[in-house]
Amino acid sequence: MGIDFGVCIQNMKKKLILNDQLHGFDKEQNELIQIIKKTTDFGESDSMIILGPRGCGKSILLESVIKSLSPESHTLVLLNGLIHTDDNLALKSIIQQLQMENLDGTFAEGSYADNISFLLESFRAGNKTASKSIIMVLDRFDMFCSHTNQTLLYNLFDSVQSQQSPLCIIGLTSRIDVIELLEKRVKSRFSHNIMMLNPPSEISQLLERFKHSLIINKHCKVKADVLKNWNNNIELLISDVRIQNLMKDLLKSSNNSTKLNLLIFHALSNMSNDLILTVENLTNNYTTLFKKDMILVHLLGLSVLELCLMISICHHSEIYDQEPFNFEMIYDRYCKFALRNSTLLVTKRQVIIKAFERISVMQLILPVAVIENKNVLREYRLYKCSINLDKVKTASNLYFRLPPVILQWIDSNII
Ligand SMILES: Nc1ncnc2c1ncn2[C@@H]1O[C@H](COP(=O)(O)OP(=O)(O)OP(=O)(O)O)[C@@H](O)[C@H]1O
Repeated sequence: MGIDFGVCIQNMKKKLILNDQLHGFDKEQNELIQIIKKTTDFGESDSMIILGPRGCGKSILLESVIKSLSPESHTLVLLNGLIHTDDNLALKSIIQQLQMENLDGTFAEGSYADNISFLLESFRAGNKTASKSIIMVLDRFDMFCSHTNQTLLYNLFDSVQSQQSPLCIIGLTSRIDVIELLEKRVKSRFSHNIMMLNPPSEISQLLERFKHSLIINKHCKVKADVLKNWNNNIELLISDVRIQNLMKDLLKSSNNSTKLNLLIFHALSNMSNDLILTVENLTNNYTTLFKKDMILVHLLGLSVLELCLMISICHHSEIYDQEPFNFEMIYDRYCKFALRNSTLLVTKRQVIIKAFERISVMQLILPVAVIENKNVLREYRLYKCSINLDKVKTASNLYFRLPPVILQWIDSNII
């Protein structure tokens, strides 16, 4: 029975990783099923846009609906604005996913005009009853709107409107102004079915999601008393004020669903041998996962050369009372140190310029007077340091195998 309980925990973790567990959105799920079934069962073409902030569950909702359909009832075509960056790429992918290139070997290789007329001809040749339905998902729908003349969108929506082969187009986007992005002729062909998805906005909703992910149901082959203890413990956790505060904190972050899943996954992975989920476990994991000192994380991600430049910058700022500096000043300070220590290679100037620029991109140093800086050679642009020497010292002490001369240099009398 102990093994069964372990398997149960593993299954919980698997569901969290595979995004296999839609919670809530019952109304939206039903609405989406109705629209898709109109195409798969009755051959009626339609289009819809699912709109919601990043990570609110648009994909998981659509996946749950598609999973509930019988695979024979439709052909799925998946497009993503990040991958299919122009109409030509998108069209080739549609033809390949519909396995139409086999009809004429040259088509997927042919010009855009050939391909689109071939695709539209195929749609026209179909009919409501005999043709297999196509569900076409356009993830990052807003990116398709930036394609030249929106030709593909126009042709797809036109096919939907003229009810040729059964085709259901579902767009997923987080752009609230997506309709405004459509050209007039495309907009007029779109069905204006828009589904808004809202992520949890109240603590109770997040706690409900937490419970849903962790409660073990009765079908699980676990001893009755083990199951009862586990579920009672989850109820206790939910009523604990520390967990409620933690959820309050999670709610403030932009993508609370992904973070909640990650937190539960780590808490389950770090359970002690007695397999009990505790408040301490959850709060500790929460702190390590989401309460990191990001400046420290950035500093630990620097190369040794970049860290040395940061030390030079902090030394300079301490000596000159936070006065602005340029690359030449820091380069000079770094070279003096590097030449004193034969263990450190004096690197090429260009490499050091690149390292300095990376530090600037990471905003560990900030430009002063951006407008004036534009007309100045990059070596002479002025910057100010956004962190202090103590932070760099902490990072250096944690840095993996930092040469001791560098550690001594940080603490050496600044000259
Ligand atoms: N209602 C929900 N039930 C269960 N998990 C959810 C829910 N909503 C979001 N999630 C989780 O949040 C994460 C992001 O979900 P999903 O990929 O569906 O969001 P999305 O809106 O499609 O994001 P994007 O805009 O970045 O494409 C996934 O790990 C998913 O499991």
